[in-house]
Amino acid sequence: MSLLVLDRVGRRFGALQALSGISLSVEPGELRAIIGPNGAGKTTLFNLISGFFPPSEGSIVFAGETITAVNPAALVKRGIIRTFQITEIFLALSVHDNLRIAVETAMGLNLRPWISAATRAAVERRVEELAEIVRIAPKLHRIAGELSHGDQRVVEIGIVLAKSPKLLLLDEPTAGMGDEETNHMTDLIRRLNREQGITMLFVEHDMAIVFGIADRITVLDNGHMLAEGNAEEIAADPRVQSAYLGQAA
Ligand SMILES: Nc1ncnc2c1ncn2[C@@H]1O[C@H](COP(=O)(O)OP(=O)(O)OP(=O)(O)O)[C@@H](O)[C@H]1O
Repeated sequence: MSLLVLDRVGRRFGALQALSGISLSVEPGELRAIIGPNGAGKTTLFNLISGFFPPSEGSIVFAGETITAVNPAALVKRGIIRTFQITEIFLALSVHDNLRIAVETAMGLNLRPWISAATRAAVERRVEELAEIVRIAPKLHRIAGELSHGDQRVVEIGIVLAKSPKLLLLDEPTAGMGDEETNHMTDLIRRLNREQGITMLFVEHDMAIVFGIADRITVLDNGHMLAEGNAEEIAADPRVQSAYLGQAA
């Protein structure tokens, strides 16, 4: 069974048809890139899948259940987790505290007046596990605001992992990064997909990353789905070349 199925999904903003007729399926374990020129509808697609607003037309099914009108908080509980173009972490807190708060929230502990020693130890183990997974452990006690932009985004990935995502939506995960940070993030995305088995959709403008790691690529153009396929198919598609790749070169 596909993890995510969009059936003829569309979204209007007043007179503007931002997306129309989008039908796509994402299989469990897939690493899918969403690409397209500015204004193609990529962010709108993420907003629909993560419940920020409902589609004007069509239906969205996640893990066999219709989620077309489900709100973002409820979707997070079901495992659809999203990161934004702007990093969302507590800059004044340490990396450890950022991860700890995320773990406590995910475990439903944040409203408890006290936490037992055993639970505290479980939280600590999970924090360390997350820090190892995203490879930020050596910087665990640094203040997040003093880290590089790339490391802050890595911490953010650790925070979203605390929520045990089944479907992770990453909006421009390497935006504003230098080569080394980009390589680290790209490697992290691939590892999370391959080793943790997390299904992912990511919006990315850097074609080297898209063609380097995506299992499949969905190309949007002007609110429509222009093409879908693996890297070879997309690179060879003349419609994609003229609508997008030619323009980007
Ligand atoms: N909340 C909104 N209200 C009105 N128009 C919107 C809204 N969100 C998006 N749009 C419009 O919908 C179209 C698609 O925008 P969207 O942000 O989804 O494109 P995008 O592919 O993510 O672009 P970019 O690569 O520049 O981020 C654009 O014309 C945009 O102006």
